[in-house]
Amino acid sequence: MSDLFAGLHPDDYDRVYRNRELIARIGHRLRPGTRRIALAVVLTVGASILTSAVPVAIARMIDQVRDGSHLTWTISAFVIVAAAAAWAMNWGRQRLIAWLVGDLVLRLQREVAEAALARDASFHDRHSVGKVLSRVTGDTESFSAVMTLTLNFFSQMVLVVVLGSVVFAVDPRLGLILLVVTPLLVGVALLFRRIARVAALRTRQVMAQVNSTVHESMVGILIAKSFGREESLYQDFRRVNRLSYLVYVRQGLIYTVILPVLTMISVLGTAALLVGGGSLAIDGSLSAGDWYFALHALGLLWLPLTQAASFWSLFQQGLAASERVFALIDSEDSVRQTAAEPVADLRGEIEIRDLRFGYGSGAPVFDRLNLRIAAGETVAVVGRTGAGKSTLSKLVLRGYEFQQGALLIDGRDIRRLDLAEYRHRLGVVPQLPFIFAGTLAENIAYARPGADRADVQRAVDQLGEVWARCIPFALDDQMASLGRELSTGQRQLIALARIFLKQPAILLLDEPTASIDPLTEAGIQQALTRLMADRTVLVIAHRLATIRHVDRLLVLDHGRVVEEGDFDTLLAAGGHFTDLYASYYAHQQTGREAEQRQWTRS
Ligand SMILES: Nc1ncnc2c1ncn2[C@@H]1O[C@H](COP(=O)(O)OP(=O)(O)OP(=O)(O)O)[C@@H](O)[C@H]1O
Repeated sequence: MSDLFAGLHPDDYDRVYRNRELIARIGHRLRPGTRRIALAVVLTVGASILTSAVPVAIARMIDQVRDGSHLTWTISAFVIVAAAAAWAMNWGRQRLIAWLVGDLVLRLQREVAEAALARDASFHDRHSVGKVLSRVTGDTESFSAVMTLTLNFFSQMVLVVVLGSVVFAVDPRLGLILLVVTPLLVGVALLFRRIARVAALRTRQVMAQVNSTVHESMVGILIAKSFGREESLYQDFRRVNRLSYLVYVRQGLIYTVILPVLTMISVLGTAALLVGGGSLAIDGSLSAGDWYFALHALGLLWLPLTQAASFWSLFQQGLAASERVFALIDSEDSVRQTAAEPVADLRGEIEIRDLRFGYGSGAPVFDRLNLRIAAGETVAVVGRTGAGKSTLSKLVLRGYEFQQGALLIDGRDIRRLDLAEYRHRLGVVPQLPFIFAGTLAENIAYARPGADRADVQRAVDQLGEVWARCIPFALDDQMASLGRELSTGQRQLIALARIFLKQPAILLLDEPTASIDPLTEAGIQQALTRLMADRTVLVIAHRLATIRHVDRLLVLDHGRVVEEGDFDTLLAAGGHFTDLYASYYAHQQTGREAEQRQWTRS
């Protein structure tokens, strides 16, 4: 891999948290909203009392009417006012919960995004882009949904407790009937919850299959077309699509059964109350109003009680989402700076002494690597694939921590430098430079915050005639995200313009392996020669033109410098470089010569 920032492997976060720890951390983040929480609790209790008071008042009215007394307007007015006040309190509570959860999620998303941006390259090796994205958005969103559900659940439980107590206070016998119905309702809801969870899991698995089939088909569509394999892609898709249809239908059927069955149980509960309460009313030990009240209370308790069944597993899911978010926030960089010494100016000398480095627990890429690049020197690193060229660049960029030895910049331990200031003095041109959605000028100015239009224009001017010839865009033209409409050569030119603007002390350059047309290559080479003039340059060289013009070549093999010197001396030495030249660079000469002739003719 020659891309300086490549190497993203899926892996899981390694921290496991106890529920208590997670709840404490969530609680800590809710602390700024303590007053809102207190207000929400007051509103919840108030709304529950008023909600319970309404059927009690109606029960009293029924009894009064039955006793032959006149309609009590005071009670009617109370019922209306209490119902309106309960509604207003519930509305206020929901608003407060929305505020609380919104603030919490905003804070978590900020923390998790900052953590992901701050982590070094080894972190991004272990955690794929998709995974980080799902931590920042998906997990925080599902956490927010569960938080809302949890807070609403607690409010409903307050209602259950208040209303249940009122039922017991009105008549303990009614309370006992409710106590018998409740476990039945919760038990059946729990059973359905289990069945529904299995169905939902199967649906998610099949949907993942559909997504990966579509993703794979689209990514490989050109290859499939070139081999005439579209039919097999259609077949694959039809198969998983049919499977997804079946699991969706099954899930739908299960869901359609749940509600009627739960309603059925509540109807049974109502029937028990009708019969039990009715006989008590007939023998005169229960008033008609209280009988009505018990029936109404069951109606109010039905929904919270069925929801109680699913609460715990949903709450666990929310905790699991928060665990993944906290694991990212808490993850540690492997790069450890021991100080933050200022890096005002850099001469650009790089020295590596007895350095040992390996990715993760794998075999070391470098074992006792020694090399020195003088300030202002241009050094090309060459070697077969996997020799360690990109890794060397990544270490100078301080993307990874090395295990032994020393890396000195201007004679200073790289671990003691202020990393942000140090990197500010580096310029990186990867093989396929990154282009952001924005104007061309914004893309160039990205290299130096605060650069104005004149600075950008000056940087572009320094690239000379090759810019005008190869970049068919004005500085104000919009670039598509990832530079989709740009060729590799054009992206490299934009990256070089960034370097002209930034004027770094050390330039890390990874040349593209894909060939660029000879005229562009010549133009880029001229620009590079100007760029290389007054700074240290470490170039992973794939072009013959580059290795011919640099001050020194470092030949890497299996993580060791096996030869070094200038092009002619190394070529004549008949060693590793001569073999490399014959197998890799020599064909560029013949190929290029033929292309040059063609270009000259046209
Ligand atoms: N992110 C990574 N995680 C684990 N191993 C890696 C990673 N990047 C590179 N390696 C391994 O380190 C070794 C050196 O890789 P490196 O990319 O430095 O080679 P290179 O000389 O730049 O090769 P190429 O010319 O093919 O780009 C290889 O064995 C490679 O498999």
